[in-house]
Amino acid sequence: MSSAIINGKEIGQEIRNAVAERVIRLKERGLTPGLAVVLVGDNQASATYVRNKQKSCEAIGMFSELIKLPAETTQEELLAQIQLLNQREDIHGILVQLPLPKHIDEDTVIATIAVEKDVDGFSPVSVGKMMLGQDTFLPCTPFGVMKLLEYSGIDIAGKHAVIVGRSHIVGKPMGQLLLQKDATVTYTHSKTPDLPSFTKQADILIAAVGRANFITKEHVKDGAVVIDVGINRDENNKLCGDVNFAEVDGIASHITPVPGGVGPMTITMLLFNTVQAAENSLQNK
Ligand SMILES: Nc1nc(=O)c2c([nH]1)NC[C@@H]1CN(c3ccc(C(=O)N[C@@H](CCC(=O)O)C(=O)O)cc3)C=[N+]21
Repeated sequence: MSSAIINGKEIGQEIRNAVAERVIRLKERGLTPGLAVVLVGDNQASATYVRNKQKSCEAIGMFSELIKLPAETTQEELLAQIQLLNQREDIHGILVQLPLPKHIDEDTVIATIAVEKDVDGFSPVSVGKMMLGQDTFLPCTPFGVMKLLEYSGIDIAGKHAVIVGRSHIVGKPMGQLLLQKDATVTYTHSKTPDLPSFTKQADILIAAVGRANFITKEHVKDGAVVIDVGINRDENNKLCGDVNFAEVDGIASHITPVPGGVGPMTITMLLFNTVQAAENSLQNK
């Protein structure tokens, strides 16, 4: 029997509809939620993502502004730009598209974003609050995965979640959010010996390694829920995940496709965080 497909496009659309309702209510009160996306340089993939983010904002009635800066922009110029956005009343969320050119220090840039506008949830204060279980913006990709599990009716408490990958923006926060829902969490990574011996124990397997088709049938236990966070290109330049879908299909109870799984949820949760930031700005007045 084939695995149940967790449809991120569909679940994402349901959440976007609810966000669109909140946008309408804010507009009735004279406030249009605004997202600023800062793009430095001309990375092709980044340009595509940024276009998708802008289209998604417009589709639900939010304002979005693209701040496109040349690759030679200095760190000081970028920081000055962010400080301007921190001040602006029409901008409620700020996203600085990563990666940044090599001569710019990402940590410094992210730490400059006002925490109340940090809709990516990447700043040290946001990360610290998340670790402490305090109210804050959650990073969009792991937040989106939590919504996929919730909408698919998958219980987390008591389950063994195994994370493959320990990046600051996916692996690490993913484990933390699952832990908060009472999963037993194991982190694995490139230095883990005998990876399948760990992943085979997973009730919930999160693949966030960034290597095309890396997770094969020997990594997956019968009936596991498999979440594929990867977005890669295979040898034919076709979009594919970290999971070899054809092999794992039928072993997993549930699986996310690529495209159409986690990717659309990342943008959905960005919209969700931005409307929340706009609502918060009214509270704080
Ligand atoms: N500060 C920052 N925040 C980010 O959230 C951020 C970033 N930088 N840099 C780049 C990555 C990548 N990312 C994606 C979001 C949606 C899809 C997405 O919607 N993917 C579609 C397919 C898109 C296609 O066809 O190419 C899918 O999986 O179905 C993909 C990738 C956000 N990122």
